[in-house]
Amino acid sequence: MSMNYAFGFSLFLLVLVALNIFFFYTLNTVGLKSHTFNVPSINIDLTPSVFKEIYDYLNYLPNQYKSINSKFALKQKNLISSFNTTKNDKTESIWSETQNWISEDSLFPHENGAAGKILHAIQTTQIALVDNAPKGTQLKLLLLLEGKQKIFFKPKRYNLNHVVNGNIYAGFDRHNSEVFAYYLAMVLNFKWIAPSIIRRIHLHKDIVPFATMGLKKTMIKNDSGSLCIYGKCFYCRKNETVCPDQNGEIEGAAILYLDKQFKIHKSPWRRSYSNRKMEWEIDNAFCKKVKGSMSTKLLLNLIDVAIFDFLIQNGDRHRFEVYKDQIILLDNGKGLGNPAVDELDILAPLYQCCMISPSTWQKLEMVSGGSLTNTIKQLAALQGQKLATEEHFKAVERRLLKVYATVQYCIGKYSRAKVLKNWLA
Ligand SMILES: Nc1ncnc2c1ncn2[C@@H]1O[C@H](COP(=O)(O)OP(=O)(O)OP(=O)(O)O)[C@@H](O)[C@H]1O
Ligand SMILES: [Mn+2]
Repeated sequence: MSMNYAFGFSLFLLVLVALNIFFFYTLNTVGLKSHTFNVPSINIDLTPSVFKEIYDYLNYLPNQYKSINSKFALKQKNLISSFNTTKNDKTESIWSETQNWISEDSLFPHENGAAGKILHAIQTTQIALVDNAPKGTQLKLLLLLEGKQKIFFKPKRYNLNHVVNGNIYAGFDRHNSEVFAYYLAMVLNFKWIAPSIIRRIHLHKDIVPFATMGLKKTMIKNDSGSLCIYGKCFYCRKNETVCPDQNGEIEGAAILYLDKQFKIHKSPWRRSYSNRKMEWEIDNAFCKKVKGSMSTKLLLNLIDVAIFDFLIQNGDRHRFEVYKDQIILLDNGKGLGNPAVDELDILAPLYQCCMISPSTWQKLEMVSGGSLTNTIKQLAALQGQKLATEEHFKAVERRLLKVYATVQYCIGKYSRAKVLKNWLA
């Protein structure tokens, strides 16, 4: 009898719980259903129509953008001569210059061959200590050079002719992209970037004797007995090591470390790294919101950066560092992935805001007709280096035409006076 009673009571409880679950479930789903039925979808992707309009302008681009601008010759000559020095005075004096220099328009000095001297010092100064770099998601080393200068070393992961397929931020960082970006910035007169150069370091002569215990712990022998580094970072894996070449050397981008406090901002035009679309991808009036939240000066600076990133196809500028009210172009390793692809949406800050600083536009107009990549080639050749395949150089020129077309599209839509915007105005 008592068994029957207990059974009956449990059954009653079970039914009660089931009823409760049903009650709450219907409450929630009814709410959800009415939401989707009543609210019209706002997921309208307007971007392709902008692309079409920009491509229309590309087809009718004035000839001046396809030929050399004679105004650039003198600038080019001065730029090349500032890099055309390799003799250093004392390295210490170079480092005191890099550590103390900061002017209104430049992070480092470029006059009288200073730029070349800095690169030479980064490339040749004896290493005093090597450790895993503490920041970021990609394998990189922190070198301490004699004279106490810190350097980030991003190792080579691909040959120059390797094509990275997949989404815009796919693959490892490209060490050549860092150095290419530095010269590109120099040609465009974007002087807020860390000097960077290709350096080869010998594993057993330059790394092992100066490696910290922490770094030694992240070294491993591969199948052919070579000592390799897997490093310490978010994406570092024991089966994705960096190994020396047949000369025992590891090639990489040696980037001057800027030991300063930066303000870090999330980019309003960052990607979601998933299938979810970001606000800027669905709302073509997105720039209005950004204008309300940052100064015109910073926004124009961000548009400069977008043009820079579009030229090298870096779609990974998820955040940016600001120092003394200027964006510093740090982390340029995700460029030069696939020369056959131009992701126009990297230019979203430009075509959504339709403004550009007059000085940037003037510089862009000056480097037409092949001058841009021709100068990068000449600067790299001074250090005996080739930074990209011909396909990549051609791609950068092709993208430059698209930048011209995008600005023409904006001028056509809003007038020249409105597009060429001075941040003081
Ligand atoms: N040359 C530099 N001088 C000083 N700090 C730097 C320099 N380069 C990068 N940093 C700092 O280190 C952080 C990580 O560097 P970087 O972005 O190049 O690495 P990453 O592995 O590509 O990281 P992520 O995957 O987050 O982009 C940067 O956000 C920046 O704050
Ligand atoms: Mn990165």
